[in-house]
Amino acid sequence: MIKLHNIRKSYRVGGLSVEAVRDVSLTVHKGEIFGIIGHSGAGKSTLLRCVNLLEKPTSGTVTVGDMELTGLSEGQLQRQRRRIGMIFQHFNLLSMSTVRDNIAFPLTLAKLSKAEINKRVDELLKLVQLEQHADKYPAQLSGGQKQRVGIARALANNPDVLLCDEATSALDPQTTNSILSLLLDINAKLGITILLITHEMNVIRSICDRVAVIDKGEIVEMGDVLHVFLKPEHPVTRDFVDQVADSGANGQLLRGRKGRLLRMTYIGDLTYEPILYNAVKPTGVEFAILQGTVSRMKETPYGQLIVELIGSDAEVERVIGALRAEGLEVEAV
Ligand SMILES: Nc1ncnc2c1ncn2[C@@H]1O[C@H](COP(=O)(O)OP(=O)(O)OP(=O)(O)O)[C@@H](O)[C@H]1O
Repeated sequence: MIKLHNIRKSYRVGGLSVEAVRDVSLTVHKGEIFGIIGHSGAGKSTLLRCVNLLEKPTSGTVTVGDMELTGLSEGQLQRQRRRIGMIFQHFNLLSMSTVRDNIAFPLTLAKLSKAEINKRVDELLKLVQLEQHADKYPAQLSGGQKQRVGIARALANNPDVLLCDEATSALDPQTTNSILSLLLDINAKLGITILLITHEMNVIRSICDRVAVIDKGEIVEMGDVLHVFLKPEHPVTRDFVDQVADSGANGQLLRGRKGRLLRMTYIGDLTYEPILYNAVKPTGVEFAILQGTVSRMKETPYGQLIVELIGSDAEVERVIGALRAEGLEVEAV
């Protein structure tokens, strides 16, 4: 649905060239929720804005659906942009217009009749659960409600793609979760492809299917969310994993332990089974859990524990064999 090929974007600042995006290629499949995560200044916004050509790439091509946007005239591009909705961190609503009029705005631009506009706006208000707030002005809404207006407006023209620019960064954790649920719901109901940028691992973990990690304008790691975050390779990816894995004290904690240190990874329903207990029970091995996460990535439960096994080599090997036989990944730390 979205294909970025060798995208570069540089800016000239005071006679110097700043390379915000360096040779990025990626493909987002139809119906997928794809996240791009990176620290501040990594080039996320610039890359996202290249997708609908709010920023013109210095070189490279952007294709959405079967249309290469980088090859279009300004008039053709205007029409194609209707297939791409966008939401923003600070909502970008028209402060002097009501919720209804904000949502109607892109429909008015598309020159729909008044009756068509009213019907569509009613549908959208229902979709984002703002029927009770249609006649309010943005200043009378909470942050979460403002973002719901942003989402309804972005979906007004039935786009194929929704671009989300740090859509939850200005919201508290509870409101963030309600907006993420709404995005999941929209993705499931409408089959819309979602490309989002964020600096929050929680956003990626909650709703994305695949993720790309961006650092200094380059993609440094990309793949299924489960795979990338359970086996992070790049230091920046590890930083983001640590945001939710609480492994800050890791190094200190693991130093000087006498037993064998192992990282065990569970994926799927195994996560909730007493596998570790069953594996050690027939042996004399004792264990201590030194660090652990048990959570979900989108719909999939997973767990990753660092454990110390204390016992004879033969018994410890027997436990490791039993864990692997149950389908766990076990590796030395
Ligand atoms: N219009 C511009 N003119 C000059 N430099 C820019 C412009 N926009 C972005 N940059 C530079 O490009 C780099 C990437 O910026 P960008 O805003 O894309 O990063 P980001 O990952 O979205 O960061 P943040 O999360 O802080 O918004 C930065 O070094 C930034 O200073």
